[in-house]
Amino acid sequence: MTLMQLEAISHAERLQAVSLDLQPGEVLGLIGPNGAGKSTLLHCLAGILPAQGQAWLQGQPLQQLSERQRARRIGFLPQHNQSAWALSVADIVSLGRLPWGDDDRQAARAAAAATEVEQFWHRRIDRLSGGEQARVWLARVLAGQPQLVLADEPVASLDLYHQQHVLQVLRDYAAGERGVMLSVHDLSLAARYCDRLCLLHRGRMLAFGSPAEVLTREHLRQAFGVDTHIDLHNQPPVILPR
Ligand SMILES: Nc1ncnc2c1ncn2[C@@H]1O[C@H](COP(=O)(O)OP(=O)(O)OP(=O)(O)O)[C@@H](O)[C@H]1O
Repeated sequence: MTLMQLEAISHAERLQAVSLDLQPGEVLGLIGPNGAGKSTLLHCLAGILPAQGQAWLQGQPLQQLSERQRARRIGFLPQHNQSAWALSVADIVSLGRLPWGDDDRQAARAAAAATEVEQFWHRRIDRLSGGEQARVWLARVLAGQPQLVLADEPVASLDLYHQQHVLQVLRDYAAGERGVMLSVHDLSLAARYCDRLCLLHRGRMLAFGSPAEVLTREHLRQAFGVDTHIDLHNQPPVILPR
């Protein structure tokens, strides 16, 4: 069964009639220039922004889910995270269990291990580097074991090793019945780690399909206004402005 189906999702002027599907086991990448609507779409699906249109999670209309059900089934990683209090990494990751009302230490520890933040378990979040903090916030989402992870630029602040590592963690997380929808600016990483891509431009979907279908010179010229060199047969794939 389709994990998530979107039909004509719109938000004011910022997002216009986006329709797509996400299959179980799939990592779907949202790409597009600054201001294209990637975060807006993720916020609509996470229930943070109101949206017109229809969205279904495993055939069930999203608006029929209670807040708790939604929080259990959809995990959202915002682009910017900040704790108002000086919480420890253990506290933050454990907060991921909030929708379940339990204190499943094993789930929290496993998420921390996957994102390689276990070593910081007793440290204060505000005393970690930006990239370390970003991985802690991802661990918090994974600790909730949602069916669908929505991640807004999960690798934006990460070093070369952790970009690859976190995308592989999300790939592994999606395996089976789960799915991941993430926004990403690095098109080579998008081509390498995403099964399908949705290219947004000025709030509209310009292309949707496999990396080979979406990452064409014409699409990228239209969206980004630059000419690109594309080699998707190379391992890893190469997409560079000319
Ligand atoms: N709070 C807001 N109120 C009004 N307009 C907003 C708000 N936040 C973003 N926008 C506008 O909505 C449009 C889409 O923004 P969005 O953040 O979804 O883009 P994005 O694709 O995620 O961009 P980026 O790659 O820069 O993160 C932009 O034109 C932006 O200026």
